[in-house]
Amino acid sequence: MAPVPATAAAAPAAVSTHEIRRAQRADGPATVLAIGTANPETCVPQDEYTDFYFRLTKSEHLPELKNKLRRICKHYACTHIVTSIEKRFLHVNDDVMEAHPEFADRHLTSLDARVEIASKVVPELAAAASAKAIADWGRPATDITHLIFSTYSGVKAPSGDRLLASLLGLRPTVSRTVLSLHGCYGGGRALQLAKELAENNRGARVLVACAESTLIAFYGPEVGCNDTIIGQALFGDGSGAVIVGADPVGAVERPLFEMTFASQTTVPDSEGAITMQYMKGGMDYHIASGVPEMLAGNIERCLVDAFGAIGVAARWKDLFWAVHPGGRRILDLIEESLGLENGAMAASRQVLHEYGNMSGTTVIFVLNELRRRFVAGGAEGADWGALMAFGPGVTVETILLRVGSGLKGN
Ligand SMILES: CC(C)(COP(=O)(O)OP(=O)(O)OC[C@H]1O[C@@H](n2cnc3c(N)ncnc32)[C@H](O)[C@@H]1OP(=O)(O)O)[C@@H](O)C(=O)NCCC(=O)NCCSC(=O)/C=C/c1ccc(O)cc1
Repeated sequence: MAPVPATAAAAPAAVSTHEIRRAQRADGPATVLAIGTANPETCVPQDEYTDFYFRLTKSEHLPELKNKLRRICKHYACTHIVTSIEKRFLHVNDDVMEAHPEFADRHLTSLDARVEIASKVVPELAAAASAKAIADWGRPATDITHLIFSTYSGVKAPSGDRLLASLLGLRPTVSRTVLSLHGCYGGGRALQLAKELAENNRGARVLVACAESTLIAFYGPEVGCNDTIIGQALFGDGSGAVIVGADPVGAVERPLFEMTFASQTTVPDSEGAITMQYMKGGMDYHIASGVPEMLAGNIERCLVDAFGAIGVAARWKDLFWAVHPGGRRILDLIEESLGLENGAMAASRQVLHEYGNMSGTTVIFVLNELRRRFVAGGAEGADWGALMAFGPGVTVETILLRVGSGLKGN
């Protein structure tokens, strides 16, 4: 009989599966340890956007639609100069449209070309944001154990996470996950998964990277399709990256925000309110005009349930807020429904003002803006906060946050 190797004979009886499991878990809560953001080079001021869009899509023959977009953009620039959009960053520019005139007409086949471009530029944008997050973190990229990549431009395999991992020099053993087409709640979903991974794998350091580009849904206006006009007034490109881990390493890692609880809620009877679908001419989307009211009517329930689950009695006016700025009206109505003062969502409004709605990645910009405000000793003196993101479903992501020790005493 062949001898049994010593290592194989010693292990099984000594340690129970429960003990092995316990040893794998982290002690502390998942914590945001670093944040980075990036945008493409082309920057279009909101008051120039209408001319930019109608020129690029050769749509000057539709003056009524042009006036409508101008009205909405001007409305932002004049009436809400502080709280609404001032400029946006985009990958699409004159060069892209010259190379691909077919992008202007959603009835022409262009999906292959869009996906081809997006599969390169979207991970590259994510790499730019991730590199900043890794620098902010202070540890080498090779210490990342898990990667979650979220984008609505990811319809190819191997998908963007593979390119992203290689651009960043992550280890071949990094555990990769792609989230696709979660739209504006992609950032919230990715952070929730990061929390699970960080708390269930001792020592894990999870890189969350979200990157969105309107390239996939940039086409000319059409009579009877107001969604396109609204989208053109709101959406921009950007990438946000966050490193999440539990039990921060004292001298190196700075705990920014602790993630104390996370939940997802599907709003009843809301299936058709926000939709996204890949078509031969690019991604089609629909945003029902009642979305701000729908969200405002459901947000409080999500908050009550979340705080109730951890037995914390919270007063809304004492919290800091990282709410996805889907549009100015969404922030207005949510503030109103929660009885908050107009400045409560200042971080969300600032991001909307500077970048527009960058879909799933926007909430990461808001977290970064909140961090900036805490460091500057701004108005957000609160200890507890809520991150909320929403998108197709209609889905509401809620994460309860607490200010980490890395932000206290600033
Ligand atoms: C800033 C808005 C758009 C306008 O401000 P307002 O105070 O409502 O102003 P008005 O009442 O004067 O409305 C301006 C015009 O916009 C029109 N409008 C007002 N919402 C609408 C409406 N959903 N439909 C189609 N007309 C409308 C409205 O009818 C009106 O038209 P008109 O009378 O002809 O000037 C405001 O309504 C607002 O914040 N809406 C929320 C937008 C929203 O739901 N966002 C969340 C969803 S985001 C999302 O799904 C992302 C998908 C996505 C997809 C592709 C991507 O590349 C990236 C992302």
